[in-house]
Amino acid sequence: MQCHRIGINTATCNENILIYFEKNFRVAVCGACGGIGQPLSLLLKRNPLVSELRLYDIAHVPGVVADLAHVDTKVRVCGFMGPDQICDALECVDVVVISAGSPRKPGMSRDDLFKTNACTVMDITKVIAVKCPKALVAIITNPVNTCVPIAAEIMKKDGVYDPKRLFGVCTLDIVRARTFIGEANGVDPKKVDIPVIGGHSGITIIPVLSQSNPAFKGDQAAIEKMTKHIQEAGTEVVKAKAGAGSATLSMAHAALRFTNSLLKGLKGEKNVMECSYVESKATEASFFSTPLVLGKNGIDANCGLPKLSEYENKLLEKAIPEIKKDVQKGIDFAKK
Ligand SMILES: NC(=O)C1=CN([C@@H]2O[C@H](COP(=O)(O)OP(=O)(O)OC[C@H]3O[C@@H](n4cnc5c(N)ncnc54)[C@H](O)[C@@H]3O)[C@@H](O)[C@H]2O)C=CC1
Ligand SMILES: O=C([O-])CC(=O)C(=O)O
Repeated sequence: MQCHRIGINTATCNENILIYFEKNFRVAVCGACGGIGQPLSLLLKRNPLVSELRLYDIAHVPGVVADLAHVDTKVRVCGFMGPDQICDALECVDVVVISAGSPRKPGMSRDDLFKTNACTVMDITKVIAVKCPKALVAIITNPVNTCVPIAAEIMKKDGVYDPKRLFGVCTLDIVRARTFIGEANGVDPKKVDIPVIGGHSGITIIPVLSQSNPAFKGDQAAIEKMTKHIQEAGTEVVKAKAGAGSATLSMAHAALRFTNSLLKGLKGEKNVMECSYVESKATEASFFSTPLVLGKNGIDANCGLPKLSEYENKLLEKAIPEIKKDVQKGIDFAKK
C-alpha cells in the first residue's frame, strides 16, 4: 500500500487529515487501474469535493498511484493492491465506486459478463458491508441490472442494506442521449435534459424522448431511430474497439458526473438529481432506474416514472420482464 502526500502507513481515519480536509469526502475506486478506473481516478483527483482518493485494484496499483499523485491538487491519493489490502482501502470511505471486472468483447451481451463479474462484485460488497456499511455505493460493473441486486442481497445478509445508498450507474445512457439529441437538433448537449429510465442493457434502456427539454424535434421514425441509437451505443463502442474493451473515456466522464452528484448530495446541496438503477417501487421490477433526488443519506426521494408517450409505454412493457429476469438472476446467485 502506498499513501502519497502525507506518507502515512495506513489510510484509515487519520486525525490530521480529517482536520485539514474536514468538509470533503473519501472516495474509493475499485478497479482503479482499468480502462474506466484510471481516467475516473484522474477526474476525481481534480474534484474539489474529494479529500482522499483510495485506489484499489488487483494489479498495477503502484504505477498508477505514483503517476496520479503528481497531479497538483490537494486530493490525497492512496493505493491498495490485492485482497490483503481491500479492507484498508474501504475503511471509513464515504463513497465507493466499483468498476472492477471484465468488459465485453464483440459478440457478447452484457449478461455474458455475469460469470466473470458477479463474484467480483460480491467479494467487494462483502468488504463494504464490514468496513464502510454507511458508504454510498455506485456500481458500474456489468451486467449492472444483475450486479446491483447481488450487492443488495450480500448487504442484506450482513444486516446493513440500505436501499437509499446503493446505485447502479446508468449515467452514460443520459450522457449519450444528450449528445445524440444535441447533434440531431443542433443544440448544445449540455443544455439537453432528458430522463433515461429502466435498466442498463439493450431494450431495458428507455430514453424518454417525449420529456426531452428542449423538445426532441423528429417524427415517430426519428424517435424510434434515436431510441435504438441510444440503446445500442455501448455495442457500437465495443465493435469499434474490436476486442480492446468497451466504453472507458465517456464512462469515466459519466461516472464523474454521477459521483459528483452523490458528493453534492452528501454535502447538503439541494435539488441534486440523477437517474440511477436502484431498488424501486416505480414498476413491477424491484430494481429500476428513474430520476432521483440525492441528499445527505443517498436517495432523498424517488421521483418515479416520468410521463410516458404511448410508444415509451410499449418500451416499458417490454423492458420490465427483462429487468425482472436480470434481478432474479442476481438474487439467486447471492443466495447460493
Ligand atoms: N455501467 C456502465 O455504463 C458501463 C459499465 N462498464 C463496465 O465496467 C467494467 C470495467 O470496464 P473497464 O474498466 O473497461 O475494464 P478493464 O478490464 O479495463 O478494467 C477492469 C479493472 O478491474 C480490475 N479487477 C478485476 N477483478 C478485480 C477484483 N476482484 N478486484 C479489484 N479489481 C479487479 C482489473 O485488474 C482492471 O484493472 C466492465 O464490467 C464494463 O462492462 C463499462 C462501460 C459502461
Ligand atoms: O457496452 C458495454 O459493454 C459497456 C457499457 O455498458 C456501455 O458502454 O454502455
